[in-house]
Amino acid sequence: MTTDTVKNEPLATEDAETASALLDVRDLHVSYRQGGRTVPAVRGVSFSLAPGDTLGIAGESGCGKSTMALGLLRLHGAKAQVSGEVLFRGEDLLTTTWSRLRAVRWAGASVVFQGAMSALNPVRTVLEQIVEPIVLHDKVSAKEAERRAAELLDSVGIPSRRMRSYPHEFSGGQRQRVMIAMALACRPDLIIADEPTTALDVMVQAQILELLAELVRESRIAVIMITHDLSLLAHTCDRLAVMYAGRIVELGPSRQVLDSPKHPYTRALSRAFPTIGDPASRLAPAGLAGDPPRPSEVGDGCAFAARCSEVTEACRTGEMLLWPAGPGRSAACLRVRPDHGGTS
Ligand SMILES: Nc1ncnc2c1ncn2[C@@H]1O[C@H](COP(=O)(O)OP(=O)(O)OP(=O)(O)O)[C@@H](O)[C@H]1O
Repeated sequence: MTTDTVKNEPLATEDAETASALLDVRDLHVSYRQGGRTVPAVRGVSFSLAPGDTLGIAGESGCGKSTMALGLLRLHGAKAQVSGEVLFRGEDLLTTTWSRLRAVRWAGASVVFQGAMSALNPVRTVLEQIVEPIVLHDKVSAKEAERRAAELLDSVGIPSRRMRSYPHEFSGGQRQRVMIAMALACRPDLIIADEPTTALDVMVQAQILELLAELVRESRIAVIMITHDLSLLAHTCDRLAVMYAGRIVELGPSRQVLDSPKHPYTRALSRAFPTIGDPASRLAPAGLAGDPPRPSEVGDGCAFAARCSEVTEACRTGEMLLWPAGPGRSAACLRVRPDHGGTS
């Protein structure tokens, strides 16, 4: 387990922004209990989102992206422990009552999960599944809810004549579109999309992400979009956060993060996924040998040190913070630490 010397605190420059934030996540930790041990999967994540912001979260499998997303809305199972603060419009979702939390889910913040087939109910039509949250949260008549559901399905490219079909009657891409329509049903201020396009072919992935980006641009909904693929996020999100071993190791405007990464992990990850249209490169992460550490193996210093081509002795023990690395940017690498000389 990690020590307290390694921190992932919010940037000083973000403090002013957090006052007007829609979502302000402060020092979020999520641990799983496994066979009598506590294993930290998210280790002190902080960031904030203003209304209409789009933030992409990238990182390899197992770095804690989904755990963090679930933690934000307390959707993780009973085996997980969460601490920190998740201020949604100023209300801490980690300490608020379950009934308040139920009200916030769907209507305030909704989630598009990976794998629509398992998230949708197979024995109910898509219309029924979209109507339900609208009736429940917005207290409108079934007729009005149906009208809105039809409108939503239309906006995601599902014709209204197919509203009474069951999930298995749709393709994978169409089911993800239905999931997006469901997430939009109660007009939330925030959508958390966790790998919304996994298992779809590359062209359909790009279409779905573009659709989501378009819908949120029009409506000023904020989005947290999670995937292991940096290049997909760069097309759809204003800002990128790169996670490694349960922490954010780089944060900044998407284009800048991709064009001039400050953290060696971001550099390796962007080499691993150079283009949307190159499936071969997505299967073989060329710039990234070895595997990330398991949460139980993370110790002092930089968790990426063992795989880093630029590692120094100080990285193995040094205190790791998200240091400012240019306007709106930060990175948790000793090379960007102000007194290091800024070689990155
Ligand atoms: N229910 C659970 N119980 C115990 N450990 C878990 C559980 N869910 C996730 N973990 C562990 O927490 C760590 C983070 O997993 P998580 O699924 O959040 O990563 P991820 O970045 O979303 O990966 P992926 O891209 O594969 O979904 C992993 O080591 C994983 O094995």
